[in-house]
Amino acid sequence: MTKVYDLIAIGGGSGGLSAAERAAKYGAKCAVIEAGKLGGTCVNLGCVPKKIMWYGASIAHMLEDAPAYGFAVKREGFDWGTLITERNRYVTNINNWYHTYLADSNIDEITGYAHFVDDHTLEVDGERYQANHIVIAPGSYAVVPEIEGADLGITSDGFFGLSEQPRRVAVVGSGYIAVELAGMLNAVGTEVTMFLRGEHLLRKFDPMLRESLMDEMLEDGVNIISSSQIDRIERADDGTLNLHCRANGQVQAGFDQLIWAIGRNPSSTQLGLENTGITKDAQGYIKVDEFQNTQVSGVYALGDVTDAPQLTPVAIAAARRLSDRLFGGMLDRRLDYSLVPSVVFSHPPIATVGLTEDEARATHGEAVKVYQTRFTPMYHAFTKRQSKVAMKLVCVGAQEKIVGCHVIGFGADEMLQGFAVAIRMGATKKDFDDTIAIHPTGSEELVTMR
Ligand SMILES: Cc1cc2nc3c(=O)[nH]c(=O)nc-3n(C[C@H](O)[C@H](O)[C@H](O)COP(=O)(O)OP(=O)(O)OC[C@H]3O[C@@H](n4cnc5c(N)ncnc54)[C@H](O)[C@@H]3O)c2cc1C
Ligand SMILES: NC(=O)c1ccc[n+]([C@@H]2O[C@H](COP(=O)([O-])OP(=O)(O)OC[C@H]3O[C@@H](n4cnc5c(N)ncnc54)[C@H](O)[C@@H]3O)[C@@H](O)[C@H]2O)c1
Repeated sequence: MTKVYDLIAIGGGSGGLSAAERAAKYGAKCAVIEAGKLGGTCVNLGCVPKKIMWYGASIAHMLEDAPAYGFAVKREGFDWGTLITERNRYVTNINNWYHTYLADSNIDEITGYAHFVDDHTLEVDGERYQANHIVIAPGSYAVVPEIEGADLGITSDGFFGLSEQPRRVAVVGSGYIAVELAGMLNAVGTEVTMFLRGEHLLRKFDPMLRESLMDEMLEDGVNIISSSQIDRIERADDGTLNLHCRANGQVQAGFDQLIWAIGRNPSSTQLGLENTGITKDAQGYIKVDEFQNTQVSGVYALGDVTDAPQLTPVAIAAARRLSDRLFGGMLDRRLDYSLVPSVVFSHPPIATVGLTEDEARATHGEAVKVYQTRFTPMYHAFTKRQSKVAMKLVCVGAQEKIVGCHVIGFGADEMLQGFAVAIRMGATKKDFDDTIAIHPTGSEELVTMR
């Protein structure tokens, strides 16, 4: 017999859970279908375990800095196993909490892989389910290139499964995941070589951020090989990996792990969409309008499976707004995808919102004015390890409306959230100038830039 709900979410990750939670608060009868672990990528194989490891790496850096502050400590004896055990325990606690939370919220948890048998019917392990509203939120998966030996490498999923610290790692890619994992591993003593297809790290970011991060990572001891296209991987007799690069015919040898960090594809191929009127674009992202509606009435998609920024708060915000619209009577409620702030948990961290300088100049030409600064934060005034802070405000027009804010360096990760609120509200450079600085902090530079 087909079980019928008000709302079913496909995927118990950031988006699916949020859609069901919010709908249930309005009294809707909801179910979440999850094939793996509740919490999805963010909780199990993304933001959460990554941030724990970023904290661990930050402590490694602080231990290096501590002698300058009078502490008789040395950086020695890092135990990968301790960090991994504590991290996994933390993640498991979140998983357990979700099971309880769903039960307490009267949301049914259906375990298994969902696929559509028609526009409004789902099947999971032979059982059929229908709902007035179906939210597709199955997320994305890491891309592995189609080259010989690619499966000798791992993705970020495999990285989180490493029970032993790798000695020598190749990281292929130059985006969020590549710089985050490379920085983390390097900080705890693994020898890291990054292989970039192009010239730059974080290709789409403001040039100031790209260049500063490159300088900082090189200074920290990360090897970076740019313009290198790897076209074959092989395992050597001693068990290590050899990477063959097409461009220069060189072989980079002796890696005990290779991590692919070259982007993520939408999980849209196994959903049975061919049995429905739902359509995808050329990259496989499910097509939605500004209200998350697919082409089929009563079926919606959000999060990584759509062509939206692949960020947890974006999936959550789209999901909550959708349920507000469907069950809370807020008929015009939808997510505005402009000015999405984000942080790259590199070492040092990067925080960014709005247009890069290049994007602003392409759109607004001569009307763009840029303020920037670069300085040594007080924390590093007398430490042996040096790391700079760089900041840029991109302003437009006579009012100098701030359309972009970019920060790299100590504390950037916790600095931008409040500024993102101001920028979203239309803040101008004068508004920043009129705000009294908080002293002594790094963020005060954002309101005192000349
Ligand atoms: C290494 C890494 C680090 C990241 N760090 C950050 C960060 O610091 N900050 C940030 O904002 N974002 C980060 N992200 C991105 C963030 O995790 C994603 O944008 C977010 O999880 C997307 O949410 P979602 O609901 O679309 O998908 P997911 O959270 O991936 O959830 C989808 C769920 O659906 C399940 N599923 C898939 N298909 C089916 C099916 N047919 N039936 C049933 N279940 C199904 C999957 O098992 C999964 O649990 C990171 C991602 C990675 C990989
Ligand atoms: N801190 C955060 O918020 C955070 C952290 C991790 C991931 N994420 C999200 O997850 C998404 C996926 O992360 P990602 O780092 O895998 O993707 P990404 O899109 O950020 O970067 C992928 C990079 O790999 C490069 N690339 C593509 N194919 C390549 C190839 N064959 N060889 C070498 N390089 C190649 C691309 O030029 C690109 O720079 C991110 O876009 C981001 O939205 C967010």
